[in-house]
Amino acid sequence: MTRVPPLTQPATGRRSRGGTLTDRLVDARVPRDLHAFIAGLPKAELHVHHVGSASPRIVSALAARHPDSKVPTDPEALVDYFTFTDFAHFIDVYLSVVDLIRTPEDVRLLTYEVARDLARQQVRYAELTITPFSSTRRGIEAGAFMAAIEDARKAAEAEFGTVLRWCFDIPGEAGLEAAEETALLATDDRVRPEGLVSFGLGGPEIGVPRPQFKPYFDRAIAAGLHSVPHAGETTGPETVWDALTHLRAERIGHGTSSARDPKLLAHLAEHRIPLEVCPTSNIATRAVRTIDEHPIKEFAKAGVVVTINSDDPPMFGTDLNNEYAVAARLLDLDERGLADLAKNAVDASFLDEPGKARIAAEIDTYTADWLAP
Ligand SMILES: Nc1ncnc2c1ncn2[C@@H]1O[C@H](CCC(=O)c2cccc(C(=O)O)c2)[C@@H](O)[C@H]1O
Ligand SMILES: [Zn+2]
Repeated sequence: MTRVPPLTQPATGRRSRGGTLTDRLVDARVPRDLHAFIAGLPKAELHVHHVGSASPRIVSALAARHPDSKVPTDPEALVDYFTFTDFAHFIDVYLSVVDLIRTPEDVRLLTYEVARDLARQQVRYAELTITPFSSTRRGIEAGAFMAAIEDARKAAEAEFGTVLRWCFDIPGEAGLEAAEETALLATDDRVRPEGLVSFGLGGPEIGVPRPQFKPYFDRAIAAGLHSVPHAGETTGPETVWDALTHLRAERIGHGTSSARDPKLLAHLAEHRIPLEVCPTSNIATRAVRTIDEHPIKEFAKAGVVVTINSDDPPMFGTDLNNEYAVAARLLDLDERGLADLAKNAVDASFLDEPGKARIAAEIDTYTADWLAP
């Protein structure tokens, strides 16, 4: 088994041309003590991609295993490699990292190491979005794939105390063949993994209408899975409406363009449909021009339930803690406001009620201790 050394540097602040990647994405005008509060705050992460969570040390380990890949092995070179001109470029680079995952052992290593990185940030619970189609079409046998993620999930919970659950997503651009395969893997009792809780849809939205995926979401929902498609990340609010109407979305991945439709905001608020907001991702993929123009404030003002997430953290030079710091600045939050934001994610998660209550109580105790004179 390839060993991956424990992380010695934070995921942020790596040097590149024109400053660090983080400098370019986020101006960190958040007081140090708030950063320290966030670092220790127990959290839930609801929108983070499996392959997109591969840190430079994990990518380097995988690239060293597969030297024919075009992905750089040097973590420094990865900073430039992970600088995107637009969403299509991001997906190209993303798929080159997908190409590094070739064996069940690669899958296990990635999953286990991602859990280690989450635990380091005091993430108690994470729903990891996995695209099984990308692995099965590259020749990994479905049963071996499921065994690898489940083995890593159990080891991570035992060793790091972080509970993992899965969201299987359709890579929409790969078409209905991908939808069929993903629905099958998510609903067939012979392969469906124990940790699976939800069904999603990712990839580019332009030219990939949501309604065509309705039959696959219907099957997944009938099998007891929750519906959590990406929508309104790279297209307008009509895609969010489509996700609500046709895919019966219970949460929306990103939903960034919802801010352009007051009726949609009112609907999301009234029905308490949370948005999985990933601020730095939206800048890195150029869905939003600058962090100060991010619509998170409009969401909060309209009463929409907002959760904070990291999407593909190393690819965007961020991590969940940094996303909370960005949110603190954009929403002008203090410790209590940040604790409420963390509790939004716990509430909006698909964890069972006792599990939710446990993390919420931990957040309250941590916050009370921090603020005690
Ligand atoms: N911000 C994001 N917004 C949306 N999605 C995101 C984001 N971040 C990561 N993803 C992931 O990208 C995948 C895309 C994979 C894809 O398009 C594709 C197309 C054709 C063939 C294949 C293949 O594997 O052969 C794959 C999605 O399924 C999703 O899990
Ligand atoms: Zn995403």
